[in-house]
Amino acid sequence: MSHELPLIQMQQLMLRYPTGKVALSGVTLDIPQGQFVYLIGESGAGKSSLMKMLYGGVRPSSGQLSIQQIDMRQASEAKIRNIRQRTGIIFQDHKLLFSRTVFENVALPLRVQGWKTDRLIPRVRKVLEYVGLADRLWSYPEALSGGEQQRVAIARAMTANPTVILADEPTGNLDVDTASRVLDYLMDLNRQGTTVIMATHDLHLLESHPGRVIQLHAGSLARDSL
Ligand SMILES: Nc1ncnc2c1ncn2[C@@H]1O[C@H](COP(=O)(O)OP(=O)(O)OP(=O)(O)O)[C@@H](O)[C@H]1O
Repeated sequence: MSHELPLIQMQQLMLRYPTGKVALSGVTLDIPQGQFVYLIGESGAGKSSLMKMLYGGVRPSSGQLSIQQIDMRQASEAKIRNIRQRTGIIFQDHKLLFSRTVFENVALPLRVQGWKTDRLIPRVRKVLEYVGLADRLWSYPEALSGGEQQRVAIARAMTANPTVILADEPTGNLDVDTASRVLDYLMDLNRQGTTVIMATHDLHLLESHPGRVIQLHAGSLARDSL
């Protein structure tokens, strides 16, 4: 049994938006390094809000959230940036930059970390090879299918070797086979040691690709398969 502290710890976590809406309350759970976690729950249950907190997009209103031993309520902006650099993020609408090539999109997290172009090229090529798109290095995203764009988003999320990947509805707009392929990549990254947390409505994926299932309901923890 591992004696390492969990990667993510939540204690009575609460998030209230400035509008007064309480999106999450009383959430207590730990996520150890290396797990594959599904976040499920009805629309408005709080999945995206929790994801946002996990990359420092919003801070908890009360309770505790620590990520890699950093207290996300008190952390400086520099510490939050540091957490973000160790986090790969994939969204449903992939948020690729359509005015930039596939290469530039995937290189972005490394450029933020100050990598020079000559070092970047082999790394970007390698992650694009991994998702089967090495021949599209110089394409623009609009020339790719939805599934291919989502694979570029996976390549971008993994390029800086993140500790954790947060995927918010990454298969939302994809057909069943393409969604299953996206999951295969995420599961494979997980087998290599990356913690993956994925919010989804695609419950059939849970059967073909099993993982820990955390269900939120109206901002509270409703079920944890652990
Ligand atoms: N920026 C915001 N300001 C105020 N309220 C918000 C904000 N973002 C989300 N909410 C509210 O917080 C609650 C939780 O929303 P959230 O987006 O986390 O749910 P979700 O489970 O991800 O839903 P979906 O499956 O539809 O994406 C909802 O009632 C939503 O309207």
